[in-house]
Amino acid sequence: MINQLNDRYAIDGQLKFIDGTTEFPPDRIISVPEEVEGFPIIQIENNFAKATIALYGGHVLSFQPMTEAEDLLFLSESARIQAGKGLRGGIPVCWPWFGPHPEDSTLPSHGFVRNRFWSVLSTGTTPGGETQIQLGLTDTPETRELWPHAWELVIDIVVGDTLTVGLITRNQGNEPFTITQALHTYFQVGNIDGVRILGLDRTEYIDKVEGGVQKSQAGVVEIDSEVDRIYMNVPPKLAIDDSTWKRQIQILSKGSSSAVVWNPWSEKAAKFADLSDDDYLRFVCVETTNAGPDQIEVFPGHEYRLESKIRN
Ligand SMILES: O=P(O)(O)OC[C@H]1O[C@@H](O)[C@H](O)[C@@H](O)[C@@H]1O
Repeated sequence: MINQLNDRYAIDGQLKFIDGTTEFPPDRIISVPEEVEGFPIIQIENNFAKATIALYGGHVLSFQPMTEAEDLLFLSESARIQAGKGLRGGIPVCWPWFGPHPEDSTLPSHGFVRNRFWSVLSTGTTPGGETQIQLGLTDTPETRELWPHAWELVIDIVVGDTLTVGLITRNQGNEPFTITQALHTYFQVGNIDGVRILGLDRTEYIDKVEGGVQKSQAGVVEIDSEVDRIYMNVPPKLAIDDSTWKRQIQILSKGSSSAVVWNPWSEKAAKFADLSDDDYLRFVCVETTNAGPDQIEVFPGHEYRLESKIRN
């Protein structure tokens, strides 16, 4: 499988496929999903940055511009490969619903594409020397049991000094459908104590920690306890200011008017098997979403693109 992928899609000196099971310590490989041999991970290194992407979940795992000492993305040391489960960190794709299913709590949280194998549609180099990868996923009889629609998803990733991730939803059926979704980015930080999220002053948010009450943000967002919020009518540009590592990460979104900020803090983090107890100090999720009242209707034959650009 890895050899075939390399024969078809590798780019000399820039992109290759590796067996992901060799990248994870054996005690963190709980069960390798059966659909595809090995656990293919795309490894990219070009003039601008290094990145890795798992075919499982269409999941960007790491992105480090050449100018940066530390990865912009957080991947837990306790993240594990487990069939049916997503990986903790990077950029999981939540689709076609964000969070719990609105009517049926037995359905998986954050939808069902973060734990499926995506196929490679294309790899290439842009005229400016960035690396572009497109992965795809379509409905099957099994997904139609979970969500009765015909669809095609494409994740369009460009690795340069900026990481661009576009998630394209195509409606291949005869009826409109409505989605919520997220590029659920885990940003790595030096220490959560020194983190300020900029750009959300005076926006309204739904506070999930306090049972969904609506509040208004005053000033920058600082995190010193569990935070789980859906911000609404957000501007397209947010930033994470990290005083410990003295860097600022810019997040530019398109096709999204909401953003989710999440940190489980100590007590909740300790309950996650795939998070180390003190991992909550090392990341904050600032997610580019269509969530809460920000819902998207996609008409037959039409497509919708949600996009997040990340850079330092
Ligand atoms: O554990 P999961 O399913 O990856 O979700 C992690 C978190 O994801 C966030 O987006 C949600 O707002 C949180 O409520 C949730 O706990």
